[in-house]
Amino acid sequence: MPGIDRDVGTAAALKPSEGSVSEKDFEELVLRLHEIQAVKFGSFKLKSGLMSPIYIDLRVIVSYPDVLRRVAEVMWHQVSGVEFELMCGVPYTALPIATCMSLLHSTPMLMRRKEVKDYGTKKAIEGAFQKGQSCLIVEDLVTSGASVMETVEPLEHEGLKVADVVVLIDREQGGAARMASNGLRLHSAFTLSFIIGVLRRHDLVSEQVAADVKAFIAGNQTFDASAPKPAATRPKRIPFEERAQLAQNACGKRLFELMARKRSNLAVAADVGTVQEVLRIAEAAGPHIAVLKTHVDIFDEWNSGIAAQLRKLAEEHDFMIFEDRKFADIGNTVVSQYGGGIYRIADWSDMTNAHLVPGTGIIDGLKTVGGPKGCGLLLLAEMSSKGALATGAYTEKVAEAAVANQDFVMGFICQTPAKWSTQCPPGLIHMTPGVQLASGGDALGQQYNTPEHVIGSGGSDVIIVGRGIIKAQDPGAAAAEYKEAGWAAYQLALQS
Ligand SMILES: O=c1ccn([C@@H]2O[C@H](COP(=O)(O)O)[C@@H](O)[C@H]2O)c(=O)[nH]1
Repeated sequence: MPGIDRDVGTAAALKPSEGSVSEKDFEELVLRLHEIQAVKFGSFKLKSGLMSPIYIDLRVIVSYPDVLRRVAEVMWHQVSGVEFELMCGVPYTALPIATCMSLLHSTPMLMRRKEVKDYGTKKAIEGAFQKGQSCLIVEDLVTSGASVMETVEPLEHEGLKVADVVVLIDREQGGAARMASNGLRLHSAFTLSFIIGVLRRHDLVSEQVAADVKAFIAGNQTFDASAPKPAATRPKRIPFEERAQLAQNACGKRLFELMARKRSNLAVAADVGTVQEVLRIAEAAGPHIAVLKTHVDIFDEWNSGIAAQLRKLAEEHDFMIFEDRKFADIGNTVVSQYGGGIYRIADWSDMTNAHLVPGTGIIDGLKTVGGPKGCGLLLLAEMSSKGALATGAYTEKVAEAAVANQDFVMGFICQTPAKWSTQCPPGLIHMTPGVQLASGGDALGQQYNTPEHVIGSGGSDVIIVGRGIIKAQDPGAAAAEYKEAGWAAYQLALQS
């Protein structure tokens, strides 16, 4: 972007210094905003329930092209020294402003969807972009900064870099401080104080109203800089080697050791129809994975000879086998389902998983079979599919059950353990399905997050990838790519 390096922020917003926009233009725009009733005085109930002596409604500017254009120009002026490649407006009021800036200055724009579609591409961010590109956030009005953060998150989730936010009006109620605490610079064209100052000078507000607005700003701050940031309370991530020492379940310990040794936190979901295919996937992905996950009941045949072939590949390539059986019955029944039948799951898999819907008897039942064989159990704490019911209090109960049964429970199948598992012992492992290199979903409710998101802010340890690998032209190469992405995300999480 052209321009000079400016000292930006709310204070700088009062004194536009150079370029095609003058101080007079700023003042005139304030008067025009007042004229079209985008800025009103009285007694107004805000969304928060608070009564405010000032009301700002910038939605009206779409009806005044001269105002929209001037708004776009003063906001562009505020970021004249900032480097960015793309812009994204916060829905909805800022979208026409961002569009206008984009057109006036030939800068590409992105759009964030407020509601992600259930069909088609299911993208949260629309437009053409590449990971690593820098994106400026465009917003009309900042109070607490919460709406801005809702737009920053999906952009960062897509691998875009966000460092700057431009806003027409900063209400001076803590938005700038909140942005700063999230590493964002806020560039505002106007502060409320500036607007009040201009309107006072032109005798468009009384001294009393000006004083009321000032008192309102001072008394309604949304950001407490002294409050600890949630991230600061999050325990530091512990390396897999150390967690192996803390694991109380032998299988969990082996998996931590394997991941550290192989530098892989990737599990492949070998959801293929034939035994030949599963062996082919195990052979191709084997060098890159920590775990091969199966659904044995979707293979076209099964016997102990096939199980032995799979075990041989597991030894050769140093991976473990996870049968994703999702047991969900009473203790007595799961004993037979796990140890017997045609699949004899406990004979060849290192780990399996279960829902906690029937209560903890399911853990006791499975333990009688898997415990003596050195197997581990993963409890389903959350699911990746849309509308999944395993949330909130249920997830908390699953965490409690895992903590109480660490001799057999090695960890969880989950989505965002950062939200509920930070107090769980570090010897428990978190494995997350619903992972692809780009976020999205399928037609039947599956939802995908990226390895960076799952391991980074999600707080998980292992990515489970199915179609991203098995449907690739070269599953071996795809597994190598996911291995790199998963491990890089883990390394980054250790440093943060
Ligand atoms: O919440 C869950 C639990 C398990 N899965 C299983 O993971 C894989 C995902 O496959 P993709 O092809 O990567 O979608 C599959 O075996 C599921 O049964 C899950 O997706 N979500």
